[in-house]
Parts: sequence; structure tokens; C-alpha cells
Amino acid sequence: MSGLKELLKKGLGLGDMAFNAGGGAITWFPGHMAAATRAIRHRLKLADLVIEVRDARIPLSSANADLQPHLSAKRRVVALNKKDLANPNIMHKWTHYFETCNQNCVAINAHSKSSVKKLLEVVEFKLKEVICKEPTLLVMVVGVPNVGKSALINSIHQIAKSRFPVQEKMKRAAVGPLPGVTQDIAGFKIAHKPSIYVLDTPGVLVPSISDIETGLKLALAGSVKDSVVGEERIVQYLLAVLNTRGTPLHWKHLNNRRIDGIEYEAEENHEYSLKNLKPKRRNLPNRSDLVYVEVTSSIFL
Ligand SMILES: Nc1nc2c(ncn2[C@@H]2O[C@H](COP(=O)(O)OP(=O)(O)OP(=O)(O)O)[C@@H](O)[C@H]2O)c(=O)[nH]1
Repeated sequence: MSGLKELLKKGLGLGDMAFNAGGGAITWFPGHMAAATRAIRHRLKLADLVIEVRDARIPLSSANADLQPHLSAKRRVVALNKKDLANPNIMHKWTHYFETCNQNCVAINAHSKSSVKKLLEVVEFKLKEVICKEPTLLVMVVGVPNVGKSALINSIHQIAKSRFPVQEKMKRAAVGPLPGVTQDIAGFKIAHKPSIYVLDTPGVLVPSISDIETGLKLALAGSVKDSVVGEERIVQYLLAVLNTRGTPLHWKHLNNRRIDGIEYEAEENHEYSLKNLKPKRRNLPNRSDLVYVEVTSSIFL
């Protein structure tokens, strides 16, 4: 792990990020990500199992394409995390999709112990064949930034602590709302006989996200910094998605805020084309037809 720190020192500066405003590739590949990607690839060779954490709201866009060949060659469980924020009506379709691809997949909420326990049951099942052969096992947790890897590890540790109360003290993994909190690979012992270590890894993206829509989804899910993509563009995309799906907005809420003294722009609404994200005018919807829906959930693919 000290090797990684050396790599970090040699790595590029944290400011190595760019966004092509013309609609091209999104690039957010700070120095620690380049170094971490190399370190993850190296350590994957030693891992007995990988938990690949993805965002349940964007199960395909939150995959790191560059790591896929390495991950699919390992015993892998895909954890679709933040299921509490995802559309429950399509969650089971995603788990079914992964099953049809012969890929173990569990939808979880990293903050819920019962949910993490279900994931651990699958992990244990997949490790069965090695458990009796090896004295020490290594489970790696990987994923793009901010998908909840550290939160998951903390929950795993809580569960392990209740099972093995005598084990040595472990420092909690740092959890944060912004991407890039974890910048080093850290190992935690979660079981003995056999000893099982879980490795938390920094969230890593591909060096360049060529598909603008994937980049926007990652930004909305918090895996790419807003400033890299541009706040206005993110909002335009969100509105485009909501409009395309006919998702009613919470006008009542907006009206209440106006009453609170907050000024909003002219009484007009825009329709956004997903292709160019340029607004086109259309008639105001009939407000009486609109009902409140939770905007933060169920909007992604
Ligand atoms: N609602 C919800 N929030 C979650 C869940 N899991 C994690 N979070 C939140 O998501 C944010 C990111 O979690 P982290 O565990 O720091 O994510 P990470 O993947 O380790 O992030 P990096 O260090 O950037 O790679 C934090 O605010 C967590 O509290 C979940 O299942 N549901």
C-alpha cells in the first residue's frame, strides 16, 4: 500500500480535468485515479472475489469499462447500491438482466444491515470452494467514485464485528457525499479461520467518457464532479429526461417557494431535446394535472 502512495506522489496533479463544451468526451482523471487504476489492476490478481459496486439508478453507466475484462475474469458479485434511491418497479428487471448474463447481482442499500447481509450470503456462497483451501482470503470492493464502496465496507465491518467480537480494532472507512473521498487502498480484516480481508479502493473512472449521456448520468449520480460537466448542462439534461418521460414536476412545491419570496423565471416551460440539449418552447402544462413525484429518484436508466 505504501507503493500506491509513491505512485500518488509521482502522479498527475488533481487539476487534470477537462470537459469539452462542444459535447465531446468528459475527462476527469485526476492523478490519484490513474495511479489507483494501476494499483487496482495489480491487486485484482491477488483477489479471491470482487464486489463490484454500481449505482442502482444507472447500473450500466456506472460500470468502469476499462476494468470490465479484469473483473469478469474473477469471481464477481455486482452490488447495485443505493437501491433506496432507485425505482423499485424496475430494480428487479435489472437483477434479472444480470442473472441472464450469468452474473451474480444483489440490489442493496449500503446503510441497511439486512440488505448487506444478503450480499454477504452470496459472497460466502461464491467463496465456498476456496474457503476450505486457503488460510487467507481477499475480497476487493471496486467501483466508480461515490457509489458507496466505503459505506458498504463500514456495514460489512459492523456485521463482522458482531460475529467475531474479539477481532482487532478497525478504523472506519471514510464516507463522503462528493466523489474522490477514498484515495488509497485500505485493507480491513472481517473474519478469521480463514482470515478474510476486505480491500476498499478509490473510485476510478475511465480516462475519458466519450458518451456524453453516460457522463451526464454519472454527474447526476455524483460520480463525476458537477464542475467537470457544468452545472447548467446537468440541469438541462435532468429536465430533458424528466420531459422525455413525461415525469410531472412538483409545481405546487415551486409555487410555495414563490410565496416564500423566491423569484422564478418567466411563466413558460421548455421542452429539451436529448440530442442537442437545446430548449424548444411549448405550451405550459395544465398545472391541475400535475402531481408531486420525487424528482431525486427513478429518473435514471
Ligand atoms: N441513500 C443512500 N446513500 C448511500 C448509500 N450508500 C452510500 N451512500 C452515500 O453515498 C455517498 C458516497 O458514499 P461513499 O461510501 O463515500 O462512496 P465511495 O464509493 O466510497 O466514494 P469514493 O471514495 O469517491 O470512491 C455518501 O454520502 C454515502 O452516505 C445507499 O445505499 N443509499
